[in-house]
Amino acid sequence: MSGIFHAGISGARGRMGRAVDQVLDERDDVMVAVRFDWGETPDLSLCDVVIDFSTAEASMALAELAAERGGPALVIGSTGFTAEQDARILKAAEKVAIVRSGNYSLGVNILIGLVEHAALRLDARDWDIEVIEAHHRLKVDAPSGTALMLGEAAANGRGHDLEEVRQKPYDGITGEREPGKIGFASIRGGGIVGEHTVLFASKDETLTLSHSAIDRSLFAKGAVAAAAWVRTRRPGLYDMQDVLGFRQA
Ligand SMILES: NC(=O)C1=CN([C@@H]2O[C@H](COP(=O)(O)OP(=O)(O)OC[C@H]3O[C@@H](n4cnc5c(N)ncnc54)[C@H](OP(=O)(O)O)[C@@H]3O)[C@@H](O)[C@H]2O)C=CC1
Ligand SMILES: O=C(O)C1=N[C@H](C(=O)O)C[C@H](O)C1
Repeated sequence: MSGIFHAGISGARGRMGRAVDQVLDERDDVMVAVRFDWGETPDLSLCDVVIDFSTAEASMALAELAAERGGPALVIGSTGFTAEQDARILKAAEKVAIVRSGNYSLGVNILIGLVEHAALRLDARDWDIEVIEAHHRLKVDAPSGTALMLGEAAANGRGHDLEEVRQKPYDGITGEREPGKIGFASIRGGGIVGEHTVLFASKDETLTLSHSAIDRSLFAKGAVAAAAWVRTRRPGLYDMQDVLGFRQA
């Protein structure tokens, strides 16, 4: 396979689509073959890989279309998926290679490992876990995809799936906090690019692990690296831990 590849951009006119376009423009090993948004029908035969930051529903539809025609490979960055949409993407990945991550930054993908490690070490009977995230006022889903990945990492560290231990949002007369639950809090305002903190709190001390995104080109660079990686992979559902080589086969 030649070193040069052809990429499509889904959600091309959006904040992330434009950031991806700019990053691709700076590389000489990739050409943008198609750009598309809501209501447009792309010619996927022109692409080796499509980088998609759109909506959960659009990403799921794109994954099913790519699976039906046996390609192109996909890099999905959209967030806010339902459990049913998750399952349909997993099914599509039986036919096509897909990288999906709620966050394409290196820092967050390192943070995931740190959170899992801390959760494993800190006894759930003594240590409460809360995930706090802040984003710009235009974000439409909460908790963020990253917060959910961090919550999943914390749950995994304690030997659970997140859904077994996810705390319902606190509101009204909540009663005392239940040990072992993992809570989420979301803040929305102005132009905040993306802030994530995982708070471990015991009676005697707190431990906070945090990440701040300074510019969204960060996510675009990670997604383009994922595109270069996934275009030659077998069908399957991968994430940024695979792209970065953090998970051994
Ligand atoms: N994984 C990560 O690292 C990151 C993930 N994200 C996620 O990426 C997604 C997009 O974020 P952002 O760019 O800020 O959002 P924007 O709203 O700025 O952009 C979304 C774009 O998707 C387009 N779109 C909607 N439906 C379709 C469709 N069916 N096919 C193709 N395009 C479609 C919209 O077009 P139109 O305006 O015409 O409707 C719009 O151009 C969100 O889910 C966000 O949470 C964001 C940053 C980093
Ligand atoms: O919508 C955003 O902007 C972001 N979304 C992702 C998420 O939901 O975690 C990643 C990043 O924090 C920016």
